[in-house]
Parts: sequence; C-alpha cells; structure tokens
Amino acid sequence: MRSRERSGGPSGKPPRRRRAPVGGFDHATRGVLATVRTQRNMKFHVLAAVAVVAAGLLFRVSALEFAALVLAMTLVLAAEVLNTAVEALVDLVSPEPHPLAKLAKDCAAGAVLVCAVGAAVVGLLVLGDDVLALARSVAGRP
Ligand SMILES: Nc1ncnc2c1ncn2[C@@H]1O[C@H](COP(=O)(O)OP(=O)(O)OP(=O)(O)O)[C@@H](O)[C@H]1O
Repeated sequence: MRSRERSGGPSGKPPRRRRAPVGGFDHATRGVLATVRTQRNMKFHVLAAVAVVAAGLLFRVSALEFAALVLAMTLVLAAEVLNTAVEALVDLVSPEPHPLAKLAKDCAAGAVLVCAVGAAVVGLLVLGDDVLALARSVAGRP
C-alpha cells in the first residue's frame, strides 16, 4: 500500500468512512428522541408545541403569525436538545463537582429559559386575545 493511501490523503488524516446519505439524519433523530425520552422538560415543551399548533389552527392565525409561533417553538426545542448535549458532555468530562461544570450547565439551562420566555411572549401576542375571548365565552361572560 502506498503511504498516501495508508495515511488517508494529503492531510495525513485517516480516511473517513463512507456514510449513507441519510446517516447523519438518523443520528440527529436519535438525539432528539433521546432528549424527549430522558428530559422531563422536553416532554413539556413538545406538549406545549402541539397545543400551540392546535390553537393556531383553531383560531386561524395568519401565515406570518403561525411562522412566529413555529419559530419560537423551534428555538425552545433546539435549545433543550443542546442543553441535553451540554449536560451529557459535562457529566462525561467532569463527573465531580467543578465551578466550570456548574457554569456550563447553568448557561445551557439559561439558554432554554431565555428561549422559553421569548416563546411565551410570542404566544401571548399572537394567541392571547383569542384565548381570552374563548375563555370568556366558555365562562358565559361577554
Ligand atoms: N459537575 C458539576 N459540577 C458543579 N455543579 C454541577 C455539576 N453538575 C451539575 N451541577 C449543578 O447542578 C445543576 C443541576 O444539574 P443536573 O445535571 O441535575 O441538570 P438538571 O438541571 O437537573 O437537568 P435536567 O433536570 O434538565 O436533566 C446544574 O445546573 C449545576 O448548577
């Protein structure tokens, strides 16, 4: 074998294994599912997302409003997946208590909080009036 073949190319890095085109998608889906399975907060976020989509359809919000809701929800879900990744990584490299491990976990959790507060504001702005009107009509008040 020639030395370039052994070393994997001009960069000297070992050759990468060929992957199926959807291989990365498969791993990514596993990451999302693992987050849903292991994180109680993620289950709550998913339920909230389903409720918000249902409310958006029920109240026939505009396409732009629907886009704002979906974007806000997506940010929360993505932040929770990243938070899970940070937690796993911190537990791997620093199983013992360490101030930097604490900072990393607190910041990752803080990112979820920031996204969740933003999503709640978007939800209130887009759906607040309709939800209030529905609650009033259910309560029998004008
Ligand atoms: N290795 C560590 N060193 C220092 N502080 C840590 C460490 N691990 C966790 N902590 C602190 O404990 C808090 C809770 O950590 P934990 O790993 O239980 O995550 P969590 O916030 O409970 O996540 P979740 O409930 O979403 O799984 C962290 O936010 C951090 O402040």
